[in-house]
Amino acid sequence: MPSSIRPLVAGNWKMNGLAAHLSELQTMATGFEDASGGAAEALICVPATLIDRAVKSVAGSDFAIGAEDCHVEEKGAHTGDISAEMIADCGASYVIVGHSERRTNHGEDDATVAQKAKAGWRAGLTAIICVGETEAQRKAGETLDILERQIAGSVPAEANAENTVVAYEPVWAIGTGLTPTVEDVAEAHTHIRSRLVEALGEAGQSVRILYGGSVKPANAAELMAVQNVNGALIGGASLKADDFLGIAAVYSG
Ligand SMILES: O=C[C@H](O)COP(=O)(O)O
Repeated sequence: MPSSIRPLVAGNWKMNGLAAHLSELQTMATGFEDASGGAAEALICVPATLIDRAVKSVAGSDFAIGAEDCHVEEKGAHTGDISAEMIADCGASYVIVGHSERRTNHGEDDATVAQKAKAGWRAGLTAIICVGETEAQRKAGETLDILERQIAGSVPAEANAENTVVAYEPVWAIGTGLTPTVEDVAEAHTHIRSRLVEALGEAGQSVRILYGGSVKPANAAELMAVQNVNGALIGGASLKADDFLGIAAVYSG
C-alpha cells in the first residue's frame, strides 16, 4: 500500500435518520478535523430523503455527503428509483453500490453493480463498490474466491483512485458485533489489492480499500492499522457523532 493513500472514514446511515438527526451530522462535520488530526477524509452516506439537507448541513466544511444506491439509468420510467444525476444534483459526491443488503434484498448481481458504478461516474460521483463473503462462504473456505469473483465482476476496468473506492464487508460481520481477526482482514485486503492491480494496473495500487463490519471506537485502531486498510465503512457507529469521531480519532496520531 503506498503510504500516500489518504484514509477515508465513511458512514452509511442505511434506512435511518430523519431531519432531527442532522444535528448529529453537524457535530461530526464540526469536530472531524480535530478528531482525526486532519489526517483523514470524512463522508456520510445518507438516505435519499436527506441528501439535499445533509449537503446544506455540512456546507463550509470538507465533510462529504453520499448516497446509498443509484439506478443505472439517467432518467426514465423507474418508479421509486433515483439516478446518479439526481444524487449529484443534490450536491452529493459519492454513491455506495453493491452493498450486501442491496445484493441480498434486491437481487443485485456483479454486472448490475458494475453498471451502477459507471452510472455514478457518469454523474461525476465516486463509487464505493462493496464486496464480501457470507458466513456460509467463509465456512466453506471460499472467501478469497468470492472476493476475486466480485472484484472481477463489479469493478469496471476504468476504475481508478479518483472515481472508485472498494469496501470489503464480510456479510456476517455487518451489524453483528463480530469482526474477522486482523490476520483475516490483512489476507482479504491484500488479496483485493492484488486483484485490483491485476485488473487496473498501476491505478489499482492507490484505490482505497475500506473495511466495513461492526467497526466501533473500541476496535477501530487495530482494524485501521492493518496493511491495505485505507479507512472504514461504518454502519451503526456512524449514527452517533461520539462514535464516528471516536473512530476518526485513530488517525490523530
Ligand atoms: O455499510 C456499512 C456496513 O454494512 C457496516 O455496518 P455496521 O457497522 O453496522 O456493522
